[in-house]
Amino acid sequence: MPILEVDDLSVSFMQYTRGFKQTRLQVLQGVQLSVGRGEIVAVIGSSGSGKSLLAHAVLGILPSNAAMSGTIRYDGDVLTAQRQEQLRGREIALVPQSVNFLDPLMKVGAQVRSSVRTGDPLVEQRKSFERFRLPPDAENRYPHQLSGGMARRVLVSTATISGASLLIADEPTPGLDPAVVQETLSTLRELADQGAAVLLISHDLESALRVADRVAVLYAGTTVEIAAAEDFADSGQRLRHPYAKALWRALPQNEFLPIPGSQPQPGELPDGCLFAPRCALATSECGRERPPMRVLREGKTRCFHAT
Ligand SMILES: Nc1ncnc2c1ncn2[C@@H]1O[C@H](COP(=O)(O)OP(=O)(O)OP(=O)(O)O)[C@@H](O)[C@H]1O
Ligand code: NI
Repeated sequence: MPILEVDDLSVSFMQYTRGFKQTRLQVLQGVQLSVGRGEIVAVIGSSGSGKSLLAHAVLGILPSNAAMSGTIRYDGDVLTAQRQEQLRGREIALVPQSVNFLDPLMKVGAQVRSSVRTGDPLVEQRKSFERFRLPPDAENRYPHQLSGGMARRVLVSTATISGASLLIADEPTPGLDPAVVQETLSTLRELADQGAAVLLISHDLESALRVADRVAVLYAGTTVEIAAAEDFADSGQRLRHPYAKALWRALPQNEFLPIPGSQPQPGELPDGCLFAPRCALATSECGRERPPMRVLREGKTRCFHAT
């Protein structure tokens, strides 16, 4: 049984426009995802595709003007707001995308130590700092006294030390030097191998594939493909959705072919398939109807034409 199951998750924001008119801005729709123990699932999507909102929905930290529907199950039970609060930081840990999640008034060593659940907090914190190449004196500094890269490493350290069963890493590596990127990815792999479930959120398909078991591709707020990491190989013929194939082909080591057009913004979503305006396979049906998520060759896709 998967430890995390996200089914038909939608998130919208209430917005007040001119004249105090309320409008709903749909930012996630029909997101499907599951992560099992021992597994790393990469959530791949470009900027604005909804990756962080997905993470925040699972943790129960969406902004107060957000409305959510669909179900999120943790260990078989539907996650309620109360349960999310109990689990957050303990059973479910987040490596947040922004270093603003650090407490500005607390020395970072103490912040990391407060996440330690087993073993001696100071010993564990120092081991973790060494692992992520944080200088020993960093523990006595406040977040504003750290470089951006060091602050990111403190966030990774805090989450990976927590002993959580589910780890959600939201873009844990941007701006870090290659050795620390590798150490972060290897730590996530190690935690998964010890039984944790890991959701690795990234726009960097290439580095995510180094450690992921499966990949969920997000596009304009919806999941369009769920594939085994091995499906990202050769010319991408094992992938199902045209966008997943295009992402793979766009990598420098492959055809380096950019995808024409751009992802639609929330509030300007097409009626039919969200990818149809950029899709070479699109037919009139794709312009009219949203394709459902369907099982195809041991994966899932949201495309009428995928075979
Ligand atoms: N509080 C909010 N109110 C209204 N719209 C929001 C809010 N937060 C996020 N959005 C919109 O929701 C969409 C998804 O945002 P999200 O931060 O999840 O994207 P992302 O995939 O994490 O992008 P990035 O790679 O840049 O981090 C974006 O279009 C964003 O503008
Ligand atoms: Ni994000």
